[in-house]
Amino acid sequence: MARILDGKAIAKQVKDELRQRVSQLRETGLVPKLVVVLVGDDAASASYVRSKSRAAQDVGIDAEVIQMPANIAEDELIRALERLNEDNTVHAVLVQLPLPAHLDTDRILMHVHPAKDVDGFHPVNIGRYATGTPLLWPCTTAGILEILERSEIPIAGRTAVIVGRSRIVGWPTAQLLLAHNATVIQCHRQTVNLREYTRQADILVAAAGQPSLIGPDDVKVGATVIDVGINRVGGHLVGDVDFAAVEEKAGAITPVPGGVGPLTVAMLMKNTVHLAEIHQREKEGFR
Ligand SMILES: Nc1nc(=O)c2c([nH]1)NC[C@@H]1CN(c3ccc(C(=O)N[C@@H](CCC(=O)O)C(=O)O)cc3)C=[N+]21
Repeated sequence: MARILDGKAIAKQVKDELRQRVSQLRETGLVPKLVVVLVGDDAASASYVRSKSRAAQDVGIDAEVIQMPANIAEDELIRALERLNEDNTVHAVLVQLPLPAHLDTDRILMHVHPAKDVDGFHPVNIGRYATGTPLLWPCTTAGILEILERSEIPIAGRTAVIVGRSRIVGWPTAQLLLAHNATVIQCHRQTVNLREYTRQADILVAAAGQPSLIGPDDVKVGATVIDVGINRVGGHLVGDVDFAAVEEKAGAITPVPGGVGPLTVAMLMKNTVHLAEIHQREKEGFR
């Protein structure tokens, strides 16, 4: 029976620490501010954005949600982002994904200033972590590290297998684990005989968005299994891992819900505070 890695409890620890840090910053007159740009009226996106606002309020971060119509023109959205870039009270900007299909996501993400790019999706920030000088890590990836470290699961020298290569999760997570000296295998849609790789994993990260992708025959006895999937099946939430069966074999496992998801939100708050502190330091440097 695996140890269940309680993401909700770890996220609470992270937020408790942040609340302290934010209250100290507020005493110096700095109020960290996050702006979430939400385009359209997708119900799942709206629900994520609500939990982000709630977390911000919980730790003392000022959060504003800018809601835009689904049919907004690309240039108008870009102009709105540029205004946020120029607004000195705003430290962090997040464009909620996915965007409506008529919008060019890559082009839009380039218009979030790298110093305010709380998701770490701007090419400059991808370049920074790819070259070993990260400004920050994308929230879900940062959350995975937080779970591993606070659960005292060693990374260096271990074999980490990541299933998925998205910009949001799979690719940055591979880079992070590599930076922490894991031996990294990155699998994806065209991987032939996936099981041959996942069975080697000491740390298995499932980030493919496919229910029941990982079953008990896909994991090594004692492995740590991190389930990043969020799939709505028959009105409830499941990950990419067949939890009940894999739990018998793994050494440690994150549930869905209550695993990585809560950390993603907590790390968004941590990244926001980090960007606010850098902003403050640079302002002082130029005095
Ligand atoms: N620019 C951008 N940055 C993101 O970080 C981003 C995004 N767009 N678009 C959507 C995905 C998804 N995402 C989640 C956040 C919290 C939970 C979460 O808190 N999940 C809870 C349950 C939530 C529920 O019950 O629906 C859990 O797993 O326990 C899940 C998923 C952030 N994303």
